Amino acid sequence: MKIVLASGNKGKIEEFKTLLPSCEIVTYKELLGDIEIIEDKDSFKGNAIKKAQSIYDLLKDENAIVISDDSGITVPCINNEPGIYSARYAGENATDKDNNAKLISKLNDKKLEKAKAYYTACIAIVYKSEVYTVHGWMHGTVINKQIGEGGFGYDPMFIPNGYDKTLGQLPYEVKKSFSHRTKALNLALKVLEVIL
Ligand SMILES: O=c1[nH]c(=O)c2ncn([C@@H]3O[C@H](COP(=O)(O)OP(=O)(O)OP(=O)(O)O)[C@@H](O)[C@H]3O)c2[nH]1
Ligand SMILES: [Mg+2]
Repeated sequence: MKIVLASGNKGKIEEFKTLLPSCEIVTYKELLGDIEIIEDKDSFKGNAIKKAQSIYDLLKDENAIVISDDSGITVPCINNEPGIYSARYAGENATDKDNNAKLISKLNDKKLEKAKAYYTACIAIVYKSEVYTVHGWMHGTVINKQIGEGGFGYDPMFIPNGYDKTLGQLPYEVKKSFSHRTKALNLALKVLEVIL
């Protein structure tokens, strides 16, 4: 099965390829080049739909299967930040490093070494002009330092429930077994089974 992935995030692209070993994953940039999709909706779901729908419309192929992912980390005790703004927490062109530094300084402002946090992933599928969405979550603790090199984004600051190491330290197999993206993708596969 060929899936067009409406994402430019290298970490996500790698994860989708690992999580869907039997699918041919083609990124939208390989087909359409650099396109900017403004993520101006007020929810993960709104932005996920906008990304998948924009790419589906540009492909002009009714039979294309387009999948997008809008995701982020939410820390309830700092006003649910960064949430849908996770990719641009420290500014429009912020790197993972900049975003992590901002989250660390927000925790330090509140004198918190750690706080409850969760990741959300919304996956949108567009196929034959219909839109489908599914969600997945992963709960844990965010700490005020980065440990480990694995994963991407906020992973070196995130300790999943049931573990005492960050996703930067744990083998990817751990994240793969229960991450927000894995859970959403398993539901997305069920949707594809029904609609294809
Ligand atoms: O440590 C992390 N482990 C994860 O598993 C994860 N999933 C999402 N995130 C964060 O949330 C932003 C998504 O924002 P986002 O959905 O708009 O994606 P993006 O802008 O990076 O790429 P695109 O898919 O939109 O092209 C990302 O940049 C990351 O900061 C994660 N961080
Ligand atoms: Mg984005």
